[in-house]
Amino acid sequence: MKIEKPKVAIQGIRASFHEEAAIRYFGENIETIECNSFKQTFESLKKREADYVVMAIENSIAGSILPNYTLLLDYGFPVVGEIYLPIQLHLMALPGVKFEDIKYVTSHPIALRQCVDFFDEYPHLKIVESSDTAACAKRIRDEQLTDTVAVANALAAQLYGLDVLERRIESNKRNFTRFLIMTQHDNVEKKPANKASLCFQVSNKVGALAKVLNIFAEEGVNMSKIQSMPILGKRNEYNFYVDIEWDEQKQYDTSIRQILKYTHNFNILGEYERHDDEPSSTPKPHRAERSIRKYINIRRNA
Ligand SMILES: O=C(O)C(=O)Cc1ccccc1
Repeated sequence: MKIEKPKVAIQGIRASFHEEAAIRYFGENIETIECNSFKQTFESLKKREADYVVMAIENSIAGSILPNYTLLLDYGFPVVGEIYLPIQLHLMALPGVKFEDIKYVTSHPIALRQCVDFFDEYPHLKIVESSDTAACAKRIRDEQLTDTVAVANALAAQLYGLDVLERRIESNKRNFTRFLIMTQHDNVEKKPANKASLCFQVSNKVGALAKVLNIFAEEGVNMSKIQSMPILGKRNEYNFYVDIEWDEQKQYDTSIRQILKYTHNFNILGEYERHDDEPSSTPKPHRAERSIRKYINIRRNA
């Protein structure tokens, strides 16, 4: 079932990186449902207020966002897609504010961590962490703060009417965040998949995990990620979250049949098409970029 204008739940507000990811995945014709927490995004999917959830799962600097793995397992909504977003960060302030006027820098902790080299040069600036980059930009606009800058994306500067004082202040120009897209079971479109996210346990015995990984290797299935999470209250027991990719469906089917024999609590969190775009730091005059601009205009005029 193709939804004309999907309702997409994100943690954070419009123009956050989560919304940027949603626009890049779905295009500009979406309705964003702003939520205060990742759990709330899943709740909104459960209540069918949202058609999809877009949720960050890992970041090239901060690593895996572990609590989000637990949400995937607890709610059991299928992962139907992924998107890698290059995180390009700008320093923004109210129009007229000069760099010399600034005392405070506000942003999401991940965004701030990505700009350490820039801020090392200005030790007098006080760093204030917040729940989302766009909310920082909005607060500067709403409260007319003249001593504060936000670190956020170009979308936030445009939507909240801030001027960019310094572009691309991220330390690593090739940093990216990977987002997953979840939906309700009955919304799943049957598209050919070449990637899957799995979760399973193995017994605490010599070679138990190696056996599973060897099956993937023997079938020519590539493991692109492995993450372990302790199981609450059970010493030395872990859930393994594994992402795998394949060329031929048969390779996947055979390896799943095999590994079922060597795992327990086996779950397929989702089967989907892998996002192949090389995460690039060079801003191309990109179709998504144009759609973001168009989208801002639509929203402003709405
Ligand atoms: O704060 C935001 O805009 C978010 O969506 C969270 C986030 C922050 C930095 C990198 C990726 C996601």
